[in-house]
Order: sequence, then C-alpha cells, then structure tokens
Amino acid sequence: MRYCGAVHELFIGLGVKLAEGLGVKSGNIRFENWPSRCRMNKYHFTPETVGSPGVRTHTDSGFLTIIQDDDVVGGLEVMKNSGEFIAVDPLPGTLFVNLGDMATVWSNRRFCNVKHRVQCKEAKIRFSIASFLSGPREAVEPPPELVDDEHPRVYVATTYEEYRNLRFLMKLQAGETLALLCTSSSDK
Ligand SMILES: O=C(O)CCC(=O)C(=O)O
Ligand SMILES: [Fe+2]
Repeated sequence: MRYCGAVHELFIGLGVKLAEGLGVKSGNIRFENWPSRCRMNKYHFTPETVGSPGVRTHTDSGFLTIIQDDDVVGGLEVMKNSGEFIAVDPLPGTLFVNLGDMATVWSNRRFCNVKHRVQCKEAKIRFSIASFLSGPREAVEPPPELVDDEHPRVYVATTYEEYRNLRFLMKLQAGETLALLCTSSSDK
C-alpha cells in the first residue's frame, strides 16, 4: 500500500511536469483524481523459453507507466521509430517511465505511446512491478492549449474504460486501436 501511494504521488508530480512542459496550465488538471494501479510480475524463465517473448510487443493503454524492473535479470526492450528494439538493461535504484495510449490522446498526439516488450534472455526468475496511471475518470480530451488551427483535434473524446474495452475487443495490443478514434479532420 505504501509503495502504491508513493508511486501515485510520483505520477502526480510527473503529470504536472509533463503538462507544464507542453505549456499546459497544470493547475487546471486534477491528476490526483486519476486512478492508478500496481501489478507485480513474476516471469518463470527457463532454458526452453530463452529467446522467446515474456510479454509480446505492446503499448500501455493508460497515460503513464512506472516500472520497477528486476535489479539483475534483464529483458525489457523498447522499440525505436525505425522498428529496432533496444534493451533497457537493469539499473538498480532507477525507475523506468513510459507513456501510453492515453498520453497520445490527451496530448493531441504530441506524446508518443512507446512500443515495448519483455524478452527472455536467461533462465532465471525475473520480477518487475508495473504501475499504471490510467487517465481521468471522465472522457480524455486534450487541454485547450494543445488544440488550434495548426493542431486540429486528432481524436474523439473517449473514456479510458471505453478505450480499453475497444482495444480488448479488437485484440490489438500495440496502440493500433487509436486509429479508430481519429476525427474526420485528422490524417489518421
Ligand atoms: O516487466 C516489465 O519489465 C514490463 C512489463 C510491461 O511492459 C507491462 O506490464 O505492461
Ligand atoms: Fe507495458
């Protein structure tokens, strides 16, 4: 409980910085009311699973993710724009922060939902704690500062729950479902 509370505080601090970094008045956004949840992962990597995926390529569906990764056993990889994966090697004492699909919607596509995966590299048990800040409870819409003639609205308003259900129904895990939310004026 203490860990999740501390991570939630960190989410709020990061949310404020991210908003301000885009020139958005963060005082108008109630990040503290955005739900977050924590999940502990245990990967039972064996000699047979070396070289295969622990978690397939995906984007996170929410706004922000904080991963506390295994201190010793690597495997997390992020995809560059070129499609090439780069390893995020274990670095004890650090946290890995990632932006998800809701960050792309909220920022009117200024933030990139990063594709990533976990590969089995060695036959060892691997632990991680993944915490997710999903987004506001109400429909996710870009703040007014991020919409103007040069940056028309890219996505229709949707709640995180609606989007997650749609993504689940489509069985598409790497952010492809966002294309279904594009407004008629956006270029998809
Ligand atoms: O275990 C990890 O390092 C990452 C897990 C992950 O990407 C996720 O739970 O969404
Ligand atoms: Fe993930």
